[in-house]
Amino acid sequence: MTAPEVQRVRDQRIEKVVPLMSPALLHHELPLTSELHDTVLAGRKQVEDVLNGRDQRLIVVVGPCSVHDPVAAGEYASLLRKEAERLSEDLLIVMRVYFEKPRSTVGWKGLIMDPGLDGSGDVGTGLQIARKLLLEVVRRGLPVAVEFLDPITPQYIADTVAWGAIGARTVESQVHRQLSSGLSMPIGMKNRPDGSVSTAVDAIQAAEASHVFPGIDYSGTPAILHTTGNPDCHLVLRGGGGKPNYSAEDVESSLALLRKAGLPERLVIDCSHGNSNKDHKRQPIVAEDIARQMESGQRAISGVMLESFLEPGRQDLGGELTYGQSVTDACMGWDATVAVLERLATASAKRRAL
Ligand SMILES: O=C[C@H](O)[C@H](O)COP(=O)(O)O
Ligand SMILES: C=C(OP(=O)(O)O)C(=O)O
Repeated sequence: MTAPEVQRVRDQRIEKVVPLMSPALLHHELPLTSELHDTVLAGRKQVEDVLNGRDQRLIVVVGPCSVHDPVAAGEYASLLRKEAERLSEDLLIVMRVYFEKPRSTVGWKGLIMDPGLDGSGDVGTGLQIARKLLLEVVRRGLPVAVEFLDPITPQYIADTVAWGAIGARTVESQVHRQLSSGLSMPIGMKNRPDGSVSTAVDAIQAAEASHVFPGIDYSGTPAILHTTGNPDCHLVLRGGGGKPNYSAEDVESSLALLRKAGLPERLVIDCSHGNSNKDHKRQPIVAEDIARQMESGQRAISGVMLESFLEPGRQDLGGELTYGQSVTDACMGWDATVAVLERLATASAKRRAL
C-alpha cells in the first residue's frame, strides 16, 4: 500500500499515540528489593493458606474503593498496618490499593489511566505513581489487593500483589480468565452485576486451566504467553441484580454451585457494591450477618471485603476535594472500619474455637 492509502485505512479513530515505558524500565526505576520481595511472597502464602484451610483466620480485603490521592492512601496504610498487627491472630488484613476502575458506562477510570483526575490520561505517570505507592504499602508490611482490569498493566505492578480480583463487569471475559490463569497470586472472581454466580464459577474453572494467548512480556515485547493455570481462584459474592447475596442461604446455594463444578468450597463476601446497595452505612450490617454465620460454624467463608477510607461517604471529582474521602463508591470512615474489623476478629476467634 502507498503511504496515502495506509493513512486512509489504519488507525482512523486513534487521535494520538504516546510511547509508554516498558515494565522492565519501570521496575528498574522502582525496584522490588529482596526484603519487599519476601514480604510479597509471605503475603501470598498466607492468603493461600487461609483459602486452603491451613490457616484458620479470616482474610479481610479492606481499603478505599479507589486510590486518587497517594498521600491519603499512605496515611490509611499506616493506620491499617497497626490494626493488622493488633488483630493478626484472627484476621489476615490485606489492603485494597485499587488503581483501575471498571465503569458501567463512563467515568473516571482510576489513577493508572488518569492520574491528573481530569481525563488527560497520562498512563505513564499513573503507572509510576501506582508502583511507588504499592511499594510503600508493601514496605509497611501489608499484603496488597488490586483489581486486574487492563491486560497490559499486570506486567508493571503484579509483582507487588498478594490478592487480585476480577471484577463483576469482566468476569465473563475470556481475556480476564486467561490473564488470571497466569497470575502469580490467588484471584477472587466476582459474581456478575446481574447477580449471576454461575458465571464466576465458570471463570474459576477457566482460570484453573492452562491457556495460550498473546500479551506482552516483561521487556514490553509482544509475546505468546503459555500459562500453567491458577489453582487459587475463588468466588467473591458481591450482590447484584438489585439483590444482596450474603445471607446464609445465598452462601449455601453458591457453595452448591462450587461443589457441582468440583471446585473447593470457599468464598469471600464483599460487604459493599450490590451487597450494600452502595450505601456505606450498610456495610457493618452485612459484616454483622457474616460474623454470625461464622460463629454458627460456617467455615467456607474464607474472607470478607470492605470499602473503607479515612472519611465516610463519597464525593464527585471536579471541585475542591475533601482529604481522605472516596471519589468513586462510598466508603466507611476509619472509626466504623475499626469497629467492623474488631467484630470480624471476634467472629473469627469464635469460629476457630468451635
Ligand atoms: O467499585 C466501583 C464502582 O462500583 C465500579 O467502578 C462501577 O462504577 P459505576 O457503575 O459508577 O461506573
Ligand atoms: C468495581 C468493584 O467491584 P465490582 O466488580 O464488584 O463492581 C470494586 O471492588 O472496586
